[in-house]
Amino acid sequence: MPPSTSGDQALVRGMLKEVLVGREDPEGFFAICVSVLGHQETRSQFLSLIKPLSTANIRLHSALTSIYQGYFSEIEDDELEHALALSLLEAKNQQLSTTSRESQPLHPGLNRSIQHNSPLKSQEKNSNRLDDTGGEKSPSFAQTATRHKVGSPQTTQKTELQKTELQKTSHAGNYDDRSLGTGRTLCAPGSLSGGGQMTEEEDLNQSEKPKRSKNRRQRRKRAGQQVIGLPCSPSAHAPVLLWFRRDLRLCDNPALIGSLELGAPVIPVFIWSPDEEEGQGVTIAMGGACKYWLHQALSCFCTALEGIGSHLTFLAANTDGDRVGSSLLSLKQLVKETGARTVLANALYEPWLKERDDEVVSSLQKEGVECRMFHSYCLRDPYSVSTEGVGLRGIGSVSHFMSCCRQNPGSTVGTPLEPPGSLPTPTLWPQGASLESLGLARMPRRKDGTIVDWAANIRKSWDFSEDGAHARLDAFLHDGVYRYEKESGRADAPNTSCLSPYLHFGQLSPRWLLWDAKGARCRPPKFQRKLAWRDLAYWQLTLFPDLPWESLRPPYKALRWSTDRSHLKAWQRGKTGYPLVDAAMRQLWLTGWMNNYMRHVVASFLIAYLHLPWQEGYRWFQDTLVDADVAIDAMMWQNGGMCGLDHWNFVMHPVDAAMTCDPCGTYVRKWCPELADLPDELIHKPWKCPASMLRRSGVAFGQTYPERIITDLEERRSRSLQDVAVVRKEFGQYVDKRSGCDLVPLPPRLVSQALGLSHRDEAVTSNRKEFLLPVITRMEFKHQQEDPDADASSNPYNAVLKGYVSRKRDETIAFLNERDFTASVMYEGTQRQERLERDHRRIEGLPPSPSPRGRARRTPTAKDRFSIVPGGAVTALK
Ligand SMILES: Cc1cc2nc3c(=O)[nH]c(=O)nc-3n(C[C@H](O)[C@H](O)[C@H](O)COP(=O)(O)OP(=O)(O)OC[C@H]3O[C@@H](n4cnc5c(N)ncnc54)[C@H](O)[C@@H]3O)c2cc1C
Repeated sequence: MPPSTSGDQALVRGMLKEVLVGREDPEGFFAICVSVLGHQETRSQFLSLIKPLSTANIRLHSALTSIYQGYFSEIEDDELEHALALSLLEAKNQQLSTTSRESQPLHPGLNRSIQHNSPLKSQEKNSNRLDDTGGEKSPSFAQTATRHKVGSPQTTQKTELQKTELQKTSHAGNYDDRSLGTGRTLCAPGSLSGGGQMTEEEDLNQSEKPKRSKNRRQRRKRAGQQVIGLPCSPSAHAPVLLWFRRDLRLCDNPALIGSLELGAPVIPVFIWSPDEEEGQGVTIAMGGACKYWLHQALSCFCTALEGIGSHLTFLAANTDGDRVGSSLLSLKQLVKETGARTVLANALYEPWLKERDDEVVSSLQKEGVECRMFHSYCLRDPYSVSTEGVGLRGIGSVSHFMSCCRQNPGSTVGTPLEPPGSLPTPTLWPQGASLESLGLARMPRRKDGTIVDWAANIRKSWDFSEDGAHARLDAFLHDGVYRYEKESGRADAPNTSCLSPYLHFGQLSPRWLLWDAKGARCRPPKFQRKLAWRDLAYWQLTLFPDLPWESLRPPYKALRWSTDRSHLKAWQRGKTGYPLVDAAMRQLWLTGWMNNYMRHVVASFLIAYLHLPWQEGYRWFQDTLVDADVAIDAMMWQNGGMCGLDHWNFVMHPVDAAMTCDPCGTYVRKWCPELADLPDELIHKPWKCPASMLRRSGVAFGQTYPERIITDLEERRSRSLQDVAVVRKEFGQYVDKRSGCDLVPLPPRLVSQALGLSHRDEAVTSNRKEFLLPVITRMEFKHQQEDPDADASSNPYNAVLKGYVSRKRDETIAFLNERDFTASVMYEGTQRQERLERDHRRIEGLPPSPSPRGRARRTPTAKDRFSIVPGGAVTALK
């Protein structure tokens, strides 16, 4: 074999980086060395090639040394055979390389790398007796590189299958059961694209999928445990600035993997720029709880980066004179300081952040710095969603959104990316600020100088790390997911995933969640659709940037709202006198979270019963939720506030809702401990308790527990309905005469799509007159229009939702109703008998009979809502 060239050695050094970042295993690397350098040169040069590792990564160094020693001592006599094996393997790979290369989907601008089975192992297995033509062959650079990409024959076969899969797959949707539940993608790890819906191969792959997702988790752990850091030669590459924002994770992070692909030192940075986060309107993008989470998450993420030999540089956005803090200025400063020529980040979709990012990209590019944004925050890039082929009917609903995604597939979701084992480090780190100096977790001080640690409970309730996210996901997929479909409304049991803050801060990618949910044995469609809801919210925000502060339905801007600050305060503090509402609001304050059902309960109470504007609820949530998300929060509050694209067709009753979410009062007891001693059947309405019971339970209204701030719920509901009827009448031009639906002015993008115009024509449509679209409208409102002053109770479409428990409880109710029926029949019979006897006596002139004994007893009715039913469960009777 001819002596190795400097090119070969450079290739091997390049491969060494692959081992360091975990994309190549030590055995594979060794095999490639033998293949590229040849047997002799490997024996003489290998140890000096891996020498830099003896200080940078001792563990990896000793692993490679022992592979080397094992190889040269054990198979000393078998040298020729090995050489033959390698050359044969290479020949095979050469044949396969063309097809394999075709089958690897490439992301623009990124080289992909496929993890391959260790050639050394396969060679040891397959090549013991090959041929006897002899001679050690030295593969060319290109051949070796091809082999490396293609991997072992087994891998190649899989890649062929992937190719077939990919050709068959549709790239649409991915949320619903048709595409998600059964679907799976078959892209090789490391690929940034590919995948999509389920194909006929599902059965073949079904058993494999959970295994793969487990593997990924294991690998994630392993990668986290490695401490690998190789300083890159500063002259070789200018560093890459990796700008982290809401993607604080190592797993499935396209920008992070993109930076590795460049083979340059990577400088991870985080720039805190609150003014930019906020945008132009009143978004409260980062409330107190969110900032606290961000602080903790950044701290954990910094540790995780240090675990792979890197470091996170913190910066407060630079200001230029009077201008607000600007990320662009900070980046320019960093570019100057570090000599970076590339900036990479994962895209954000709030319109004002996208605008900022667009400006960053174009400004940096003007200065010769390449700047790229990767997509990963949502499953679908909201700017790529189109209504073409679907139309606008039903817009605002998740079904309509999913139809749009299916009809206009766009790019694929692809498979999650493995976390890297290390990041190449620069020789010099930029001067950063301390995390504390960003002031994200600054606590107020009392006059005496002590700190008000309002986040103590939030700290106790959550693990803020990426590992914490994966632990929650695993726990959910092992347990809660089985109850999700029917019991996700329970407040007293952890039946939902509790992943929202991790998703919000990008500690878990939606793609990773989707993939693992698909791999789970139980895949409730309801859960999978939740990610579509999330994407829907971002789509709506891109269409209506005013979503967080301006009602989408024009008439509702004029709704009469209450200005009672004491009611708002009581609601915020969990002191309304309604235990279910109070429990939820206290949970929110103490832990920064409550489940979806409870969010509906407290939102209904604020809007339909307290008549306070939805924006107040939105702002409070933004300040107190750890998962506060401008897009989702605004969409949900608009819908709850009766003015969003979709109308909630229900109003939660602050007492009856307990039947669904807290039938035994466990949840209320936890968050309102002052009510803990009340019996189950009265804990949700303590005002119904006899005085003696209250005394025994230690409840004193106005002292231990607040009086109800409103008492006539029915009357308040009626007024809310009447107020809606008033504005709908007053602004009749926004009500469709034919269907009775509300009309919403369409944003230019939707008009263009509806008219089949291109994006470039948006300006034309925006200058034209307002286009109005009929949107989903509550039946209750349409009916109220006919008799605007009618009571809510007389409205046949009364939207107040009665609590619902479960089938078993339904059966109990049915049993009681039946008993009621029998009882009332008996009662009527007795009364008729008595009446007949009374008439007979009167006719006969006899004295009235003595009062009847043994009258049929009345069983509980709808009026006494809660009563004990057989089995000890609490229920309401109709
Ligand atoms: C008035 C109101 C305000 C809300 N504000 C927020 C908010 O600021 N941030 C937020 O993340 N969610 C918000 N939601 C939606 C939902 O309540 C939370 O996402 C959910 O409770 C989070 O818990 P989980 O992770 O256990 O959800 P799961 O039920 O396990 O769902 C998994 C994920 O799907 C997404 N998701 C679930 N429900 C919705 C939904 N209705 N819309 C959009 N995405 C959804 C979330 O990212 C969630 O983490 C709000 C709901 C209401 C009614």
